[in-house]
Amino acid sequence: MSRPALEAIDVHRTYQLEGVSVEALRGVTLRVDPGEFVAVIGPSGSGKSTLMHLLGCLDRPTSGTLRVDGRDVSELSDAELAALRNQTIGFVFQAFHLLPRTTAVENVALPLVYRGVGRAERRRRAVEALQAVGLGHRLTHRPTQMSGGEQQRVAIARALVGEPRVLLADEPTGNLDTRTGEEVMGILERLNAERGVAVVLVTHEMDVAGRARRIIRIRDGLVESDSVPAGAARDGGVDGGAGEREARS
Ligand SMILES: Nc1ncnc2c1ncn2[C@@H]1O[C@H](COP(=O)(O)OP(=O)(O)OP(=O)(O)O)[C@@H](O)[C@H]1O
Repeated sequence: MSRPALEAIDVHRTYQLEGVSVEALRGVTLRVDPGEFVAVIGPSGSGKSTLMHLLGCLDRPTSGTLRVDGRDVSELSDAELAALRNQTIGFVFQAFHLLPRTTAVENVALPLVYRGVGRAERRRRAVEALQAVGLGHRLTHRPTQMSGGEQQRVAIARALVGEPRVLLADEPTGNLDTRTGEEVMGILERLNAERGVAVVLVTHEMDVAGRARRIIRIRDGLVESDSVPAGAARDGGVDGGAGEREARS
């Protein structure tokens, strides 16, 4: 069996706020295998964003074990964690987070600067990533000169340019109208199918979640259920990763 892309074992995350402890995650156990397509749902404040930050190495658990691409994050220095994040994870956010005065191709090339990739190679790979999301004709447009759907596609291209194993998306369709949101979901599905990149996305929209091959429901900082949505292909995941599962917490 291949190594999990992400693995959390009894992960807790407690925030300290003005002397008060907030237990955002209270013992989450889950694994995401290469090539899976997972939706994370749950009420506001249930811990979804906290979980995504941990899975994406933007934060560390208070306790429990978190392995990203097989590496236990507690054994890594901050610099090693940042390097693991840069090499393994691509992020897509609801608010796009693009540099406003920078062209599409420069926005997409940016993660490669931190990897020390040369200028010509950065551009070549950024153009390729933009073509992969259907934006080969918008290379020199700036975010202000693009529609919301186009901006989100630039953000997806930026997330992909480093060829991550996992794409983490926090409400990727939250700022888009229904049709544009469907187009963005179609791109994520195609990239998942063609490149095998695992996708984990947070959403409040049930029609978006219903397109995933696995739905993890978070409530009060715990995994409440972990299941295959009605109508999803059972053999869709790698290693049978999308099989029916019971909640494990
Ligand atoms: N930096 C922080 N300091 C203190 N408490 C925090 C912090 N970030 C989040 N929390 C608290 O942790 C809990 C989980 O928050 P989180 O943002 O993970 O929820 P969420 O499920 O993503 O919510 P939403 O759907 O509204 O975005 C909430 O009670 C929240 O108030």
